[in-house]
Amino acid sequence: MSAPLLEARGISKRFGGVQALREVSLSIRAGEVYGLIGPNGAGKTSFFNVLTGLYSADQGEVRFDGQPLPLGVPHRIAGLGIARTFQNIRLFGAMSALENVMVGRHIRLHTGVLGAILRTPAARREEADTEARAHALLRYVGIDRLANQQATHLSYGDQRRLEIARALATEPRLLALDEPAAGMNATETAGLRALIEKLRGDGMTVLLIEHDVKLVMGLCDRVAVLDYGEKIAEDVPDVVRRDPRVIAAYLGREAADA
Ligand SMILES: Nc1ncnc2c1ncn2[C@@H]1O[C@H](COP(=O)(O)OP(=O)(O)OP(=O)(O)O)[C@@H](O)[C@H]1O
Repeated sequence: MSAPLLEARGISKRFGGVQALREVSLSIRAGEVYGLIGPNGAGKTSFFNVLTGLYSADQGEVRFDGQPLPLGVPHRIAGLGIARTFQNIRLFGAMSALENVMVGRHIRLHTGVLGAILRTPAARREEADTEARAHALLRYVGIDRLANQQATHLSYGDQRRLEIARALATEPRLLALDEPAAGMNATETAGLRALIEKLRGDGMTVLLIEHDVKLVMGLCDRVAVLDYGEKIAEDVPDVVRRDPRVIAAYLGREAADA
């Protein structure tokens, strides 16, 4: 069993009168695909937002590769190696697919703004390298043929792939996907599953929030279930889908038999 890459301990978060997270602890092992599911309003996105730095936590801590994460400071968390996609696709619509990925890459550049303005040889080399890497990432997610298309002109499924390519451009060690299959048709969902399996095959650790229970149960190594901000289960899919608390809170009998 591999060591945890990410360990959250006792994370609590309140919004006014709503306790969105109640002492949630979980650990994600290096190289696994970890699913986070639960009914609407269970706290999945809040937890995601804490992990990726958008929210600070009222209580608790998260360790990433043994180091405490600076919760509430998204750019530092990205720099430490956690990248995310959003429930509502957030691409730079007017830019090409290639440019969207190149923007993601900028977090890892060294020559800085001045080098770019002065067009120093080092900055030019870095830019050429960035472009080559962006093409490689587009190829990896299967949309390099669309590199020069404006992001908004891509199909929904391809926009999701582009978001993943942009997140990968930051060279993450943990890729957090917030409902990547939302709004996808069956073919697109099958393609997404194949892409996540390829990522796992290449050693990426993936955290997946998803409403498509079939996708989660078929794909994830382990699954945690949130309900009213509390973690009510965490195990391999076969155990989680038979857990009476999970069935009562979320899955219902139908999904338990899926
Ligand atoms: N920024 C916020 N301000 C106020 N309340 C919030 C905020 N974010 C989340 N909440 C509340 O916290 C609770 C948990 O919401 P959250 O979005 O984390 O759940 P979720 O499991 O992701 O739901 P969904 O599946 O619908 O996306 C909800 O009651 C929600 O209204």
